[in-house]
Parts: sequence; structure tokens; C-alpha cells
Amino acid sequence: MMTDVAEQSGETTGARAGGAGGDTTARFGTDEPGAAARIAAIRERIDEIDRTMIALWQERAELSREVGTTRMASGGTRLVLSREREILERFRHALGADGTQLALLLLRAGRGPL
Ligand SMILES: O=C(O)C(=O)C[C@]1(C(=O)O)C=C[C@@H](O)C=C1
Repeated sequence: MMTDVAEQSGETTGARAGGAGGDTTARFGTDEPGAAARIAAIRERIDEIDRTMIALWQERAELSREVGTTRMASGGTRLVLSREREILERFRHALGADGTQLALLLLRAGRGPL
């Protein structure tokens, strides 16, 4: 029966056949109850963050598409590369090289591939 976040996620890494603590180990990667409880609590927040990020990702892509259609309907360009450079720099400054990669994906989600 599904009883917690870890089971709902379908996580099976570390599964062991039977035995005390085997199920806990399968779900949390440890059979120490205190650690497992803490991990379950942290995972709730992680899942909340993931849902928020997905919703923000989708909202940003919609807004980006709206900017693009508004600009093109007025005879403007599909892209504004100086603006893209600003965004790439913002993410690189905050997150390093991974930030650049993330920003490239974000931009592509809105305006499509170059
Ligand atoms: O800000 C704009 O002008 C947009 O069109 C949005 C956006 C973005 O997703 O941030 C998308 C395409 C442009 O080349 C620059 C930025």
C-alpha cells in the first residue's frame, strides 16, 4: 500500500528481499528510522519545490511565446539576442556553467530552437 512520498515516487534503489528494515532501505536508502524520517520530510519539500519549478517553467515559456508573437505581430523580430545574453549572464553569474546550460534550456522552451 502507498503510504508515503518515497513509495509514491516508485523509488526502488537499494531494495532488499525481506528482512527487518529492508523496506525502509528500499524507500530511503537507509534502515535507520531517524534518518529515514528526516529524509521523508525533506523529500516532501523537494517534491513541492519540483512542482513549483515545473509550474514556473511552464509559465515562463508561455510568457516568452506571448512576447514573441506580440513582437512579430508588430513587425518586429522573433528574437532579441541582447536580451538572451543578459539572461544567460544572469544565470551564469548565479549558478556558474550549469546556470548557462539551464538558461539555454529555458530560452529554448519559450522561443523554440535557434
Ligand atoms: O524578452 C523578450 O524579448 C523575449 O522574446 C523573451 C525571450 C525569453 O524567453 O526570455 C525569448 C526570446 C528572445 O530572443 C529573448 C528573450
